[in-house]
Amino acid sequence: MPEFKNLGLDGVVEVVPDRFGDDRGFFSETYNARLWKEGGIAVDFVQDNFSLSRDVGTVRGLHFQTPSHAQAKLVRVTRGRVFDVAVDIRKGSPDFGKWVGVELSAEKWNQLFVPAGFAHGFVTLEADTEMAYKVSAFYSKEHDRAIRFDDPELGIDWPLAPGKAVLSSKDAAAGPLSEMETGFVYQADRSE
Ligand SMILES: Cc1cn([C@H]2C[C@H](O)[C@@H](COP(=O)(O)OP(=O)(O)O[C@H]3O[C@H](C)C(=O)[C@H](O)[C@H]3O)O2)c(=O)[nH]c1=O
Repeated sequence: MPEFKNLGLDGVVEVVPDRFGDDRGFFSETYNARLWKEGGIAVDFVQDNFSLSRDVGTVRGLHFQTPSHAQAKLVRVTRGRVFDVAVDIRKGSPDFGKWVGVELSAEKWNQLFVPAGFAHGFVTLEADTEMAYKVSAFYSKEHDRAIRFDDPELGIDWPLAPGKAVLSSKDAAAGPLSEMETGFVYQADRSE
């Protein structure tokens, strides 16, 4: 049975799937709808994504899609290592603007579940890091948003030397959360 660990920010869960090793290597179910639902990850995923980041210090994020196309994400590293971050961006949430970070790596074989209503991003800790992840809504360029990763009001403690982030032009131009209407509103019963 996979291990599910609540990271202390409403619904953000670290998952460690089982690995079955033998002389050839190992086998792992990296997603199983029944088991992951038993672990509290009760969303249906519709799209698989993959990204390769060549340089250490590559930052992708903080991203989210606005509510009509909100995405929950199940992210994992198939090669290399990242510091992965989820930020609560639900207006009215007692944890609004709070973040949690966890190291994901091929070696640890761990995953992070990021619910809808949270922004997501990571910084790579090794060269040629691969990220494979599932999302619960299709990509929509029109609903895709970015919050600057080093937003001083979020105060995310990135393991990254100042000025060393490798960023897309979109992420380099991103503004702070305070200047953004994310559209997400906190619901105490997390019915969404
Ligand atoms: C996300 C996405 C992108 N694209 C296209 C759009 C661009 O032409 C190209 C690169 O997109 P972007 O620079 O947004 O990719 P990332 O910076 O890796 O964005 C992702 O990184 C952070 C960590 C996330 O959590 C999201 O999954 C996602 O926003 O792929 C698609 O065709 N489909 C998609 O689902």
